[in-house]
Amino acid sequence: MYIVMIASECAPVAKVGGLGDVVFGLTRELEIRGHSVEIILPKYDCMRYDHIWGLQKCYENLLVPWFNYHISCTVWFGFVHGRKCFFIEPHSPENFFNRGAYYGFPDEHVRFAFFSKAALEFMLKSGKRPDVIHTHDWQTALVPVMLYEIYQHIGMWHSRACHTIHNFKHQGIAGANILWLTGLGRPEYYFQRDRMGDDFNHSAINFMKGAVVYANFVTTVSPSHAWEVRHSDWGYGLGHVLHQHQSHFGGILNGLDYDMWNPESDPHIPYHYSAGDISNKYKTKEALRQRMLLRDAYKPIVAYVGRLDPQKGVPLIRHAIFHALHRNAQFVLLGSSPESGINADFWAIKHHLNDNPDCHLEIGYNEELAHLIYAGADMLVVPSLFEPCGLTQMIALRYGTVPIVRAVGGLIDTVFDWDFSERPRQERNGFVFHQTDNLAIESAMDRAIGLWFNEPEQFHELAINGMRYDYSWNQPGKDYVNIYEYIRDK
Ligand SMILES: Nc1ncnc2c1ncn2[C@@H]1O[C@H](COP(=O)(O)OP(=O)(O)O[C@H]2O[C@H](CO)[C@@H](O)[C@H](O)[C@H]2O)[C@@H](O)[C@H]1O
Repeated sequence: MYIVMIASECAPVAKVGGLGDVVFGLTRELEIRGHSVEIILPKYDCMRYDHIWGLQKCYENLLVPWFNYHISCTVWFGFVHGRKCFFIEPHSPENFFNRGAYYGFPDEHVRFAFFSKAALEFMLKSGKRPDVIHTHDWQTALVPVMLYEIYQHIGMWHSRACHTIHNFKHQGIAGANILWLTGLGRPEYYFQRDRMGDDFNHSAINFMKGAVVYANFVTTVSPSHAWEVRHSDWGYGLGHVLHQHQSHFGGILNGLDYDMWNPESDPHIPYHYSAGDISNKYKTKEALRQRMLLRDAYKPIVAYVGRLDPQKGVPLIRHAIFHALHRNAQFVLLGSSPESGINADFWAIKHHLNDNPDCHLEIGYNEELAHLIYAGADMLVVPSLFEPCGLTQMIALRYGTVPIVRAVGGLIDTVFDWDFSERPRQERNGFVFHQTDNLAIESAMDRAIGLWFNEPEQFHELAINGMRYDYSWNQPGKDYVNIYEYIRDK
């Protein structure tokens, strides 16, 4: 099968969070299964160009219709760790992707509506006719809409659309100007509630709703979250339309790229280990201590890695730092937030704990350091308010680091409590808490830290149980291929 992924991120070349990991990992798995896959991305100025091989122009002067004129684009091609990637570079005064950051601009909807349109135009003009176009999140949610309303009629009649929602909170709510810019036009048609009309703001269109209505299949990234978004507030208002389209909606648990995240060969960690012999993990812990300027002491290291977004349970992350120190553990954090208030808060905590030899907060984004933390820490906290899938707990499991998670979304599907799970003991792999208050995370942390100090052999067994799980792309890869085959044959 021939598949084209269109996305705003792809690890490691353009990664902000888990979306980038999924686009890369799924593509790689599909290729291993013998499918032909290409990825289309914006050509951001701030990408990690050191991860692209053989970057060269492959299409010049691609004229993308935009309002009543055209924007000329250059399309580049290069390999990202073996994946075939096309990068779209528009030449216009707005400088859509030359702004030093991936996201966070006032014209975000215009930027990504343009990218979606340009990706379709590129496929049309370069003769690409994929069996399936797979798009991700609100940034590329207009692709299925434009495929069926415009491009199907001018040559792309056989391509089918699959759309994956990684985060329902950001849906792409915009005004009628987007319709005029993209050539969709006809606001009275698109504003209808059974098309893209937003259910709460009647003078807006909703990109993500458009994808739910137009795509041939829609997925989110875990079975539990697929249930939550239809039956609770976590659908952020899309529950109704998901109910209407539930025959082509489902949850597929993300996989993890087991080559990129592999304690047996990870180039970013100094010592390698496996479930069969985990002893080098403790040397890695020493290396992490040196890197983070922590003292050498008989204590567990509790870690947090991730975006400091309200979704992630920021007050609980903050509380976990102080509670770990209170319980005689060490704490390391790697994260950053696009919200300056949250960043400032963590900078203040960092200064406050500056002289504490048991704590280090690294505020920023650092792919290489993330690997060292996952490998060197003993436990990882993931106290999310909502979590469509969550990759950090799966990475932790892979590295023998015990996750302490809140019972929500994909975290429920991947972490099984050491004390309370109904699974057999050898399948229990972490600690789970339910509520969002401090006492809830405290009790789970106390159980984890207590086990580390009092029953080290059991803690070791728990870590090994986690390493034995298979959260690779193997099963999800099969699931996506089944979906592609199902929609292709329709
Ligand atoms: N400061 C930093 N430095 C280095 N690395 C950092 C970092 N901050 C985050 N990362 C990395 O980014 C990834 C984050 O994964 P998450 O599952 O938490 O995704 P996120 O919430 O971004 O995405 C959404 O999409 C993903 C994919 O579908 C879902 O799993 C998730 O639930 C949903 O919210 C991990 O690989 C992590 O190591």
